[in-house]
Amino acid sequence: MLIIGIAGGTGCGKTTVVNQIINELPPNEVGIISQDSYYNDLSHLPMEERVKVNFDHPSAIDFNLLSEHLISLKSGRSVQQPVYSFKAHNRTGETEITIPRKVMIVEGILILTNPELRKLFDIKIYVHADSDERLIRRIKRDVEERGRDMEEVLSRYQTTLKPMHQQFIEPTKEYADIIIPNNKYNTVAINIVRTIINERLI
Ligand SMILES: Nc1ncnc2c1ncn2[C@@H]1O[C@H](COP(=O)(O)OP(=O)(O)O)[C@@H](O)[C@H]1O
Ligand SMILES: Nc1ccn([C@@H]2O[C@H](COP(=O)(O)O)[C@@H](O)[C@H]2O)c(=O)n1
Repeated sequence: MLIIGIAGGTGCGKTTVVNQIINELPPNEVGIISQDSYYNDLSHLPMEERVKVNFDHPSAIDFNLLSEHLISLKSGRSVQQPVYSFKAHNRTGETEITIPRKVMIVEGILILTNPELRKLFDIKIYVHADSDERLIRRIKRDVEERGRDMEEVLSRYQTTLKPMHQQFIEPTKEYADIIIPNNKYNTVAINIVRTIINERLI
């Protein structure tokens, strides 16, 4: 199994890059794990408390469960990946079966902050886009897809997103084997990563 970790700040285009990479690969040979599925279970908190959580700090992620799942997949066992709701700020209680594939891609803002997780990655990728570009994309996406309004996104950006990005996320660039510049769609970089994966699939 080849395990690829794809990190980068919110809105840099991780999900888009993952979709572009897997688009022309055999569907039954690539699996995806999203860090978002591993936000801590906050069922014990009421909605008004969950909204206030700092979702950009490493402590918001259940890294133990994420590492455990990756180790299970590596040894050939399927896992139940939790399903996350950005509208409820919580896991839904449902899970999605994730079966081991020849290539597993793990994507998320904080995945390179955790030393145990980093050890599990064969290739570490950091997707870079400038902060103004990321903020614009985030506003559009969160309003269209995640049930937020502009006020919510801007306030979260100022209070947690920007400081956490500078403190925890951006510094993990140093662990990356490959940095993908993604202010614009970068088909050359995507093709290079796809070629590396294809070599492993042969
Ligand atoms: N290179 C790009 N140029 C312009 N828009 C992009 C680019 N990559 C992604 N987007 C858009 O930006 C938004 C955030 O992208 P997404 O892949 O969800 O980022 P991430 O997973 O890193 O948060 C999406 O609406 C997506 O369509
Ligand atoms: N309930 C939540 C949980 C997370 N977020 C934000 O999601 C971002 C990470 O996801 P990306 O797809 O953008 O990488 C992160 O910056 C959190 O602020 C949220 O808004 N609500």
